[in-house]
Amino acid sequence: ESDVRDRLTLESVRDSLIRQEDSIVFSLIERAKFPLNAPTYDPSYFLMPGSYGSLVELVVKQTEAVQAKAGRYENSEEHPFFPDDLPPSQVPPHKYPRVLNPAAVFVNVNKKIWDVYFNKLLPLFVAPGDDGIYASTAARDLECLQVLSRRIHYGKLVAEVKFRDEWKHYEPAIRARDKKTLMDLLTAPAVEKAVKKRVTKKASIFGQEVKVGDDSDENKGKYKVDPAVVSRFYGDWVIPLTKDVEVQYLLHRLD
Ligand SMILES: O=C(O)C(=O)C[C@]1(C(=O)O)C=C[C@@H](O)C=C1
Repeated sequence: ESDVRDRLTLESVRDSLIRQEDSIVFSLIERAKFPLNAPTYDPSYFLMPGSYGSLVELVVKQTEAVQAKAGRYENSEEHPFFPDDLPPSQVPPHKYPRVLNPAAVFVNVNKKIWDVYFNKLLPLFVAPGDDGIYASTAARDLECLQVLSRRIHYGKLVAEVKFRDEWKHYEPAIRARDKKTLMDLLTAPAVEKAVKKRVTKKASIFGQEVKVGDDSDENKGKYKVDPAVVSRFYGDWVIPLTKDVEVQYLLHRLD
């Protein structure tokens, strides 16, 4: 345990955030293989008995139920979108290192992530249209949601490291419930700028058509997911939500 605590540095958590960018960009590219496929999100398309709502809700709820049984949510880095009525883990407990304050489990912004992903992001990066392949579409959505949720809730770890490094500054603000000061303390504008630049670059590199034996420039500038959309999504949602998580976590840090 002490080992993990010691290895936790601002550099190591930032490295993890950088690595997670790859997963996020790739998941968006995978989802963008399919058009919007609106029936996936339409409860009236999916008319099975039971109260699942849309097809995507069925896929997410049932997958989370299976993964809960397999122990996924015993790990404090994982957050379910539908935490109510999840079955208990059925595997022997794994001794995850206790790094976060236990009050952290109650910080969960997945409702917001769900809303932003489906209502703000999706229409911007997938083509309009309907190819009928809804089950695969929902599976790709789940993948996107899970990697985004993981990244955004990683804010808890980021905040924990920052608190340990600078508790003298954070403690008074936490006791005063001063969200504005906490937000100012944890904000690093140069880092945010670098994150946005890097995801733009990743989206253009990962999303290029790679051809062998064709030197034409025909595909230049054609990307599977618009790099500008990814960058804006990070700037407008991913980073702000991560910061929300950081503030919420810090407010509970002394509980
Ligand atoms: O790297 C940090 O220090 C973070 O807190 C993460 C993050 C981000 O979401 O990428 C959020 C806030 C900071 O202003 C910079 C970057």
